Amino acid sequence: MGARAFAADLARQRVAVLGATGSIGASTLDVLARHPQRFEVVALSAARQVAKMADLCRRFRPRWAVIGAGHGAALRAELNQRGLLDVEVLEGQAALQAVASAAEVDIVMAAIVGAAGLAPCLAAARAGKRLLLANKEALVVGGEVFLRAVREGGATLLPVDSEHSAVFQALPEDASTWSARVDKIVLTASGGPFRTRDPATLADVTPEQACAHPNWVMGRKISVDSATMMNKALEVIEARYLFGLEPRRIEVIVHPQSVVHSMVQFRDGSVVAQLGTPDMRVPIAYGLSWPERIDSGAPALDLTRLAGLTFEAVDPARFPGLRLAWEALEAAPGTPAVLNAANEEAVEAFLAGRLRFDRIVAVTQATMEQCLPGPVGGLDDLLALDRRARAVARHWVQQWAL
Ligand SMILES: NC(=O)C1=CN([C@@H]2O[C@H](COP(=O)(O)OP(=O)(O)OC[C@H]3O[C@@H](n4cnc5c(N)ncnc54)[C@H](OP(=O)(O)O)[C@@H]3O)[C@@H](O)[C@H]2O)C=CC1
Ligand SMILES: CC(=O)[C@@H](O)[C@H](O)COP(=O)(O)O
Ligand SMILES: [Mn+2]
Repeated sequence: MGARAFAADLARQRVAVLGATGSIGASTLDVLARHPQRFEVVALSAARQVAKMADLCRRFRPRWAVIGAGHGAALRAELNQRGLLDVEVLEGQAALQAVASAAEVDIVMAAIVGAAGLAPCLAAARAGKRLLLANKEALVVGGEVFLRAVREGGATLLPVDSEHSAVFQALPEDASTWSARVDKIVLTASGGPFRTRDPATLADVTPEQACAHPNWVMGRKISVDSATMMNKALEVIEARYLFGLEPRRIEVIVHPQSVVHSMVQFRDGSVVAQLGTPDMRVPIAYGLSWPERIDSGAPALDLTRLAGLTFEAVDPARFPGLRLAWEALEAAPGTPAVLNAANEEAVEAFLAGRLRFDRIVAVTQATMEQCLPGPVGGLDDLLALDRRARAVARHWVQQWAL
């Protein structure tokens, strides 16, 4: 190894945490704080939580703090009050993309929720960053456009979603062998808070009930997705793009304990699974350190203390949204973006008390039937399709408004 390469090896990796004020953001910063010799936080982003962002700036002293459009002045005032004059405040989408692709950034944690994270992901991918993907919606919407940006930019795309990190850990190192060696990928689904609830009563569930996930503490949008199992539909599409296997070779089974995070079944019948306590710091630490392993802070798994590990088939009547994943993948390119946009609109309406829980999937399905994508050449086409699908979804939300 030459002296220069050795010096670079010793240098700290510079990390931008997009979505720093959220659940994944908090877990990421917890892992980073355990390894100050290895990582340096150079940028943080949030949409509107100004006070929380200022607290994070005081703790991590990033060079840049990016906040949603219209909140820059408030953040500057908070930082001034705390005497944090060395943090540069930037505002809006263009700033997110600038930070995600900045030369001073080595690793981008994509932890913004929803399609809003797509443009910064593409910027990071085109700039050749190590891109840690929690923001599954970005890949669902971006699809081949996203993968092309990764290829052309020479980026390293690593999964953070627990199931996809599990699959990645179970797969052989050489990606060119995956298709020949793997029979199928089996994603585990907890079944969410309504796994055993009488489906006839799902019309009445409240946002608080839907967000009470049995095993994971997460943001409200993904919590609702878990309750409808649209989270797993998004994850099937995410797996298709990350691992390149045909959709029919991706399966979902219910595993209520969320200890087996997912598995790979090989041609010879072997099944390799990844297990761990349900703690997102594990896949985050793996993405940060891959191919090495570092302390994540998560408690070790003690199998002797588990009451048992159980598995069930998915009941399609209880979770009608799951099959939409395969339908979207088999339909015209761009259909996953329509699925995602409709789901985002429906979840937002449900959380705002404007839509019944059991209409979320209905809105998504109706939108997919009505909103047919045109050609998808790049980001502008995807954003236009996303807008069009949201308009159709809002129409259905209105039809079924409470
Ligand atoms: N939480 C988890 O355990 C897991 C999450 N994921 C995925 O990771 C992503 C983040 O999830 P989670 O951390 O739970 O979500 P949270 O809602 O907790 O956090 C979302 C973050 O994104 C920011 N944000 C929200 N909207 C925008 C926007 N329009 N533009 C820019 N920033 C925005 C929020 O800022 P502000 O706080 O200011 O609103 C916040 O920092 C999602 O895609 C989710 O599916 C995947 C696996 C597990
Ligand atoms: C932690 C994580 O990766 C989430 O996506 C989680 O898996 C949600 O649980 P469900 O299995 O209920 O969707
Ligand atoms: Mn997941």
